[in-house]
Amino acid sequence: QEISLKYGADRLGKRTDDAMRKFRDNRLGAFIHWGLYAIPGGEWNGKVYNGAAEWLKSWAKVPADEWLKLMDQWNPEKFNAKAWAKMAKKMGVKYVKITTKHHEGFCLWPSKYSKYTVAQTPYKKDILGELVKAYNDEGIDVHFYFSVMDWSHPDYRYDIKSEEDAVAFNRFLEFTDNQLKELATRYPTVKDFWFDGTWDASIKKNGWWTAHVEQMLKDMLPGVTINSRLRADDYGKRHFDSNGHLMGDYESGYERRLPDPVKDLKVTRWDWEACMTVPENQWGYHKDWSLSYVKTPLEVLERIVHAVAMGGNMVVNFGPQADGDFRPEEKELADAIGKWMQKYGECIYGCDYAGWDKQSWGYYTRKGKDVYMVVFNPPYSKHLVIKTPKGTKVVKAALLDGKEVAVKETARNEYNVDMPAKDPEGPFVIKLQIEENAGGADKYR
Ligand SMILES: C[C@@H]1N[C@@H](c2cn(-c3ccccc3)nn2)[C@H](O)[C@@H]1O
Repeated sequence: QEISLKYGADRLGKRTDDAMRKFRDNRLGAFIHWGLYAIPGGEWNGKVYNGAAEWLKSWAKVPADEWLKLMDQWNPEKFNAKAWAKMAKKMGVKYVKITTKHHEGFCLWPSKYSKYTVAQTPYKKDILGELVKAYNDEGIDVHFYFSVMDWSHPDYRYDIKSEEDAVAFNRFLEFTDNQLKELATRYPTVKDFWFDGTWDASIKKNGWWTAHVEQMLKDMLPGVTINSRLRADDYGKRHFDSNGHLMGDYESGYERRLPDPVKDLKVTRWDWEACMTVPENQWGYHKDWSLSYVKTPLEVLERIVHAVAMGGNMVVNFGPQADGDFRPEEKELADAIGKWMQKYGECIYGCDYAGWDKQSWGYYTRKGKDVYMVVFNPPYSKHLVIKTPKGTKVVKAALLDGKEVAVKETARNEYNVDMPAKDPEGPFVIKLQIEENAGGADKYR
């Protein structure tokens, strides 16, 4: 029995309009976490903190006014928006999510509602505007990351415990509305808002405001997508409302983790987007990546395929240096992923969950009638086992260059697909031709 909600999910089921289809078909994105935190890079007063670099203000307990003095050093002389866009294009990402303002409150655009923006730094220019143009010129969609929690703003409240809190926080919500309207007005080609910093009690007690923000942005930018993390319902329930319905246009809870391909198949019922870091927990630039495990390009690739195989998007994070260049590890990663996407991207872009049981050799993705096998773990048996759903037959299997690989039916709805004669030397793709609702006598009675 459902309860009535004023600020619960506005829609049941996936959005089916063109803008959402483009969001979904993009599948692979990049995150850019860039802010004042890139200057200290995880070190404060000679001490290196192994927590997230963009949270250094918090770890080192730096007062806001002291932290914001970093603005005097903000002058990324190597910043070149066109070079960033070329790097993204080469990586094969179809969209880039940019931190317009992270928890620290520093704005990459010249907001007229704050004095903590690029306009008040030696750099002066509108970094966000340069990036939006450069990415869009490369045919790459731009999404805005926006942190509601703002450590620079005196009216922010973690909770509402008094009338004074309520008055201050209402001023803060109006300030936030103004910044969001400013972003939507200045950069009308933006395709998505990804809200963060929305876990505090103060927001959970103002679910009405989160519903209002989604509606306000959708009125201003028809088609724009909004992540579930913005939303709190009448009772402070986040992402999914008190009736269990997803709020926003896609679930945005998979941060540095992924749903299990066997146990969590429920996620295939809605749209979702995961985001991931390359070190264990660094979003912003950290000078010392030896403090945690750093994922190899193949480990990043597997996470990208894992997400798409379960009907989700994957956003891979980059934390540019204070000087506006990228660290070598991130340049190498973008290059390696781009090379694979160049060859095998058809199993990613526009693809979705295939609905077949996962096998140990890797993942399935599907686009219309085409089912792709993305092989990460070749078996010593040299046979890739497939179990098809009832009534589905595998007719043919081939590498993307057209070279066929043998398919042998081994039992009811079971097949062995041969590994290619020539070792592909890395994760590769086999494209299957299938027949669904195929009748025929059951010869395994
Ligand atoms: C997308 C990522 N989300 C931000 C975040 C939020 N949190 C967090 C951690 C503990 C409790 C509540 C929130 N940790 N990191 C990170 O700073 C980054 O922006």
